[in-house]
Amino acid sequence: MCCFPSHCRSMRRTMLVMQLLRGAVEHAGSSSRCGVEPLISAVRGISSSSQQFSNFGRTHPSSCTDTDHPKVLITGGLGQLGVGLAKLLRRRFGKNNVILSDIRKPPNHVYHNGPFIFSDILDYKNLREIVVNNNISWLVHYSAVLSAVGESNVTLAKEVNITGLHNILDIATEHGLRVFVPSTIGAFGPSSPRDPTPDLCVQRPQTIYGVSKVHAELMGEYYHHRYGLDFRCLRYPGIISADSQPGGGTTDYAVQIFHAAVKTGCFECNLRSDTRLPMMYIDDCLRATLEILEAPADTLVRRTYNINAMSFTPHDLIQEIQKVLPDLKVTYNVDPVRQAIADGWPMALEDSAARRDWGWKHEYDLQELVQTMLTHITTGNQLAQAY
Ligand SMILES: NC(=O)C1=CN([C@@H]2O[C@H](COP(=O)(O)OP(=O)(O)OC[C@H]3O[C@@H](n4cnc5c(N)ncnc54)[C@H](O)[C@@H]3O)[C@@H](O)[C@H]2O)C=CC1
Ligand SMILES: CC(=O)[C@H](N)C(=O)O
Repeated sequence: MCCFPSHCRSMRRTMLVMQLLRGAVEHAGSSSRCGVEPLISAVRGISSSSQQFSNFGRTHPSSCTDTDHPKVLITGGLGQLGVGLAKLLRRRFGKNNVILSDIRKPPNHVYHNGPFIFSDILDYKNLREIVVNNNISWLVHYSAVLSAVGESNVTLAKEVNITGLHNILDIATEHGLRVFVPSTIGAFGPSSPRDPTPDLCVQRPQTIYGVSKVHAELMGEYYHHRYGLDFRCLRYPGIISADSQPGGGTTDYAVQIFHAAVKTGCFECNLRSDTRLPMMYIDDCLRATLEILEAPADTLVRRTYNINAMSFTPHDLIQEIQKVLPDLKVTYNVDPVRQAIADGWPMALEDSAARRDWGWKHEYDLQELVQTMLTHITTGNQLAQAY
């Protein structure tokens, strides 16, 4: 239901678009992007079988060759983060050198924009076949069941987040891959220091998601020490993106509010107004991921790093959005499961080690985040593609 009087809405939208366009153009002129190469257009081939797919890069060569660049497999690639990461990595390494995979059917724009393959991380043999047949050298392991969904299906979360991770680590070790596994603010719990939370401290999370991510951090580090696995891990804050939807987490409200603000002018928030959590705009998150993947091994003093950008409460976020959309109306209907999770999570992550060791630096603060999100949602992806 809409809160704006209908006769005002279209005029408000037009004004908003113009205001945001102006801001976005200024922002584009003043801040640098990720320093990636222009997208290389390459002929695309698609196969539904990993065996047919195996010669993809050689059959349709782009200007990036396998010897120049890693061959990357992204698992769980159809979630909130995977498609954006594939786009970034394809600009850097060539379209055919980055394979997205998932157990779901991709939307057309994903299917037609680069290699996509079915891969269930619980199927060890199939995963190994994909790695071998496609000469994979880097594995980005995004498949997961997130915090809120995990609490409603612990069995699935254990399977995907723990058994699936074991498959990934074993295959990566067997084939000498570099492997990136994201961790999360959810890997901490109520007994961790919360503001800020250091890299090394008590980790006693109270969700299956958090427990499985601590397990992933420790297993990856163990395989690194024991077998020399090139394991790399970042603890992401809640990630905020305009053109991909969150997959059932505790921080989802901070994405949903933007869509509601633009579309209806009303939002029902499922966390208390004073719940402070660490958050990050997706571009910063994906750039950090590329940066740690590319960091020379001898710069990595540890294998699991916190990264931080901003922290805010629903109240702070609403105030910032209302600077652009003053008529936004927010009500609260607190979800006790999500609230209990959020109350045990960090308010900010201490990330000086990432900044020191491999030069991590965020670009988006709350003000830039709001401007950018409203611009993307209001204008679709037109501006983003023009950058
Ligand atoms: N989005 C966020 O705010 C944050 C994400 N992360 C981590 O980043 C990674 C990616 O996150 P999102 O894209 O947000 O997750 P998401 O929940 O949006 O997507 C996860 C994907 O995994 C796939 N998947 C589920 N079971 C699978 C299986 N058996 N085999 C293969 N794929 C399977 C799903 O189909 C889904 O597309 C996850 O590991 C998550 O824990 C960490 C902190 C914050
Ligand atoms: C912070 C996360 O890991 C995720 N967004 C969640 O809320 O579960």
